[in-house]
Amino acid sequence: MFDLTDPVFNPYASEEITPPHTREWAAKRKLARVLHQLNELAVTCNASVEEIEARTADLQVVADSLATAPRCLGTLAFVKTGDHGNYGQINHELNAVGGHSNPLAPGLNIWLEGAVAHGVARCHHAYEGPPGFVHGGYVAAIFDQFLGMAQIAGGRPGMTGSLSVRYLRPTPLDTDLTLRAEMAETVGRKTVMRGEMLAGGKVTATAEGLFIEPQRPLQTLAR
Ligand SMILES: CCCCCCCCCC(=O)SCCNC(=O)CCNC(=O)[C@H](O)C(C)(C)COP(=O)(O)OP(=O)(O)OC[C@H]1O[C@@H](n2cnc3c(N)ncnc32)[C@H](O)[C@@H]1OP(=O)(O)O
Repeated sequence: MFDLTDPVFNPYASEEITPPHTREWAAKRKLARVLHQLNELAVTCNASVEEIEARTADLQVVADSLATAPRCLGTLAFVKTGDHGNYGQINHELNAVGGHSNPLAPGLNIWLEGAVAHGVARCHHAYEGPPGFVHGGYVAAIFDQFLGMAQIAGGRPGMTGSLSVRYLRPTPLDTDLTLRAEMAETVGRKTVMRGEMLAGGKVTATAEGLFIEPQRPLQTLAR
C-alpha cells in the first residue's frame, strides 16, 4: 500500500497535495477536474433544452473518441503494465473517494501528524441528499476512505469490516469539511479508528470503523 517512511512517495506527509508523478497523471487530473465540474453542472445548470442537447452531443463525441483508446480496467491492470507507477501511486490517483484523477472523488485530501490524521473534503451539489446538504452515503464514504488511510499509520492496515456513522447535524454542501481521526485500539489483525467531520467549526458527524488486516495480500483478493 503506502510506506509512510518512503522519502520518494508518501502522499500523507503534509497537507500539500502530492503532485502527479507522471505527465499522464497530470493530464488525467486535468480531465478529472473538468468532469468533476461537469458533474456539478449536470445537476445545477438551467440552460435551455436546445443548449443541453447540443452540449451533450459535443460530449458524446469526446466520450466516443476516448473509448477507442486502450483501457486498463482497475488499479491492478494499471500496475501490471509497469508504466503507470506502483500500487500506492496509482491508488492515490484512481481511488473512488480520494483519487486526484477520479472525477467522482469529492476532493478528499489527507495528511498525518504523528498519531492524528487530518483531512479536508468539499462536496458540490451533485452530492446533495437532503436539500442543501450532503447525502449521508457520501459522508460515510468519506469516513471510510479517511479512516481507512489513517489506520495505515498503525502498521497493520486492513479492509473495512464495519463502519458506524453518527449523523449529528446536516453536513453542508460547498463547504470545506475538516476531518480528524485517531486510532482507538488495535488487537491482532483488528484496528478500530474513530473520527469526526466538522463544517464551520461544528461537528456534523462522527464515525467508528473496524479495519481487519486480510489473511491474504490485497492483490490476491482481486478476481
Ligand atoms: C489491506 C489495506 C487496505 C487499505 C484500504 C482501506 C481503505 C478502503 C476502505 C474500503 O472501502 S475496504 C472495502 C470495504 N470492505 C470490504 O470489502 C471487506 C470485505 N470483507 C472481507 O474481505 C473480509 O471479510 C475481511 C478481510 C474484512 C475479514 O476477513 P477475514 O477472513 O480476515 O476474517 P476472519 O473471519 O478471519 O475474522 C477475523 C476477526 O475479525 C472479525 N470479523 C471479520 N469480519 C468482520 C466484520 N465484517 N465486522 C466485524 N468483525 C469482523 C471476526 O469475527 C474475527 O474476530 P476474532 O478474531 O475476535 O474472532
